[in-house]
Amino acid sequence: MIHTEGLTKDFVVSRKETVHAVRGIDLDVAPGELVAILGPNGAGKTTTMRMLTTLLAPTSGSARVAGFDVLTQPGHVRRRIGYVGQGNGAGHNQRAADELYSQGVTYGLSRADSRRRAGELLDSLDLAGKAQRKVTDLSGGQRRRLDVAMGLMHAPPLLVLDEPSTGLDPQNRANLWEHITAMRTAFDITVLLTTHYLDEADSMAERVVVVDHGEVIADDTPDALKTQLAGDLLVVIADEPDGAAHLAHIVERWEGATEVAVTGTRITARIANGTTRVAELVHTADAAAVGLADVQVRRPTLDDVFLNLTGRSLRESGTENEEVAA
Ligand SMILES: Nc1ncnc2c1ncn2[C@@H]1O[C@H](COP(=O)(O)OP(=O)(O)OP(=O)(O)O)[C@@H](O)[C@H]1O
Repeated sequence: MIHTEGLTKDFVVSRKETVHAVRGIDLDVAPGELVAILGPNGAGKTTTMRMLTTLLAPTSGSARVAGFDVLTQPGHVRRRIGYVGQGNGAGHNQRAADELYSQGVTYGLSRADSRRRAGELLDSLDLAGKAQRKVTDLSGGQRRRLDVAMGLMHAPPLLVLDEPSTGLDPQNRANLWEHITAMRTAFDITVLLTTHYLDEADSMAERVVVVDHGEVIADDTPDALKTQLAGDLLVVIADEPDGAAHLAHIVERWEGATEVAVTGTRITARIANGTTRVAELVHTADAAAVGLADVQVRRPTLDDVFLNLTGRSLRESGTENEEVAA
């Protein structure tokens, strides 16, 4: 559905300044996939989306979307994508149903088809009761759902969402997600989205593409990323500090154990499949006569993955791409 090779975008800000927003992204998205692009502010997510949706011309590299080249066949690409950008796309004074209807007609649907499709989407997105409401009178969550409906009016095979849930409270975020996943099954669409919410990418996306400074730094399923790059976090509390130090020396020699650290009675270590090592740990402590107060295994988060890859936390990372002299 999406195939990019060396996709690059430079913004020439002035004669002395060029922002290298996207630096050679290779991305493949298969039909039916739900892929999340994750990255800190300024990582190049929106710029990538805008190139894929033909709103921005790449500086170099190529991108094919739904089988068409974004640069030489933009019309074909546009007919096959629904793009929901940041912020609300729907107009303000129109009624929700009219907004959808106009969108359908703009995309070349007959009046009857446009009306039928609008009704179908209002139903699927739980907006049927709001069809005659003005867009300004809808809640934030309802407006976001209407934006998604707008993107789907012309029945595109690919839905591109730029931070669809930003600004929504947790309940509305969960609700939007429910609808996006339901839409995906009902209309058999591929979904590419960006998000700042790590938990969202983790639980909803089948694949996560982590972007930093305009480059893809990881691309896999959330589980695979966590297993390969971070491992589980093992946290052990011994009864006393000497015991903790002794146990830490043993754990350090375990195959695959990394980042072993001791603070007082607390030992932490990073290890793949940590839950399978708990019995071994208890046995080892027992044999070494080290008393244990607590043992926990915490599954890594996508933030651990990002930290592991970049040395900084995605949550705190607000780094913009450096502006580099041309
Ligand atoms: N029109 C533009 N002119 C100059 N620089 C730009 C332009 N658009 C984006 N940039 C810069 O390109 C870089 C990537 O921006 P982009 O909006 O793609 O990041 P992002 O990952 O989507 O960030 P956010 O999560 O904050 O939306 C940033 O440094 C941004 O300041």
